[in-house]
Amino acid sequence: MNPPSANTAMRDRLRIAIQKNGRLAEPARALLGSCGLSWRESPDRLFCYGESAPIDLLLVRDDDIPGLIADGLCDLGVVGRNLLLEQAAGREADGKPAAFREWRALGFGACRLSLAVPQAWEWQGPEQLAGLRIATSYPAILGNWLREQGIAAQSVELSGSVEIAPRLGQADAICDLVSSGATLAANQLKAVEDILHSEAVLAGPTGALTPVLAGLADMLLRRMDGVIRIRDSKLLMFQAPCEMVESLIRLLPDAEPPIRYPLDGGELVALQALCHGVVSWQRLEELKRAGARGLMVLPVERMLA
Ligand SMILES: Nc1ncnc2c1ncn2[C@@H]1O[C@H](COP(=O)(O)OP(=O)(O)OP(=O)(O)O)[C@@H](O)[C@H]1O
Ligand SMILES: O=P(O)(O)OC[C@H]1O[C@H](OP(=O)(O)OP(=O)(O)O)[C@H](O)[C@@H]1O
Ligand SMILES: [Mg+2]
Repeated sequence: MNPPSANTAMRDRLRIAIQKNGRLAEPARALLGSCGLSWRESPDRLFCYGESAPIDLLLVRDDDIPGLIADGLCDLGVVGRNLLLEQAAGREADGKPAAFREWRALGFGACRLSLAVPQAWEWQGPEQLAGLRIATSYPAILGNWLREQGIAAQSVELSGSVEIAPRLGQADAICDLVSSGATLAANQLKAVEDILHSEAVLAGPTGALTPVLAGLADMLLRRMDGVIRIRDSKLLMFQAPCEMVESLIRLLPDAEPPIRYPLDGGELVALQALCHGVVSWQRLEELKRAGARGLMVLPVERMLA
């Protein structure tokens, strides 16, 4: 593993870069906040000083986050996988060494990087793109994909409003982020190939952090794993006659093995199960029909395995 960069080696406080504004700004802060971090800050500042732990925030444009990690000016960052892979592919094409990588998928900011063509086209496959112009903000990922498909097409790099390019006659097709599909539909385009499934990720260096920073990063990752693991989880508590317990547990395939407490001289059991799926009214009614009583669904705030 590469040694820590000179910039990193000078610091004893972990530094995390997140978007100042934009789609990932709020969820990134909320996630770090639920890991017990707090900062002395005002939302419009560029630097937030960690109060509850020596972990500071840099508030920046997302495009700058991978480079800040590469230069050791920050240690971790929250950024879309799309952007991280684009910049990694760009560095590779320029012959630069890999300097950052995905450390964790964070489960928000989901979108796809898709190839889209005018709705009127009859799509027959990627070979149809040969010799055409494709507008994109992701030229490196698109270039790699075209090479894999063995297709020679020209990419037209745009930094935004990519969907309008075919209407302007600037390109024949586009390669851009799609979530609901509303922007494509509004521009009479349709997605025909998904090149990448993206979500927000925690990015970090490919090389080592110093022992002090690595200790802080480990603590943060442990907490983050706990938060992510239980984000949609609920604690389900109920009672049941002993002979019905096994069939009830079969109705909870998304639950951790339940904790059981004997009640009433052993005829009844109290169960406590951490469910990772949605615990709907319908599921509760099904459990009740199968013999469960006193069903309770509780929120789970924290978990440390
Ligand atoms: N429509 C979408 N739905 C869900 N996630 C999206 C969507 N568009 C983008 N994203 C994700 O959110 C990330 C940030 O998007 P945003 O539009 O805030 O970026 P930006 O305009 O480049 O921001 P900045 O001002 O920081 O440069 C994208 O890189 C992508 O991972
Ligand atoms: O499928 P949809 O839900 O319509 O989302 C897709 C749009 O969202 C993003 O743009 P954004 O709204 O961030 O504007 P931008 O062009 O400034 O990036 C992306 O670049 C698409 O244009
Ligand atoms: Mg940006």
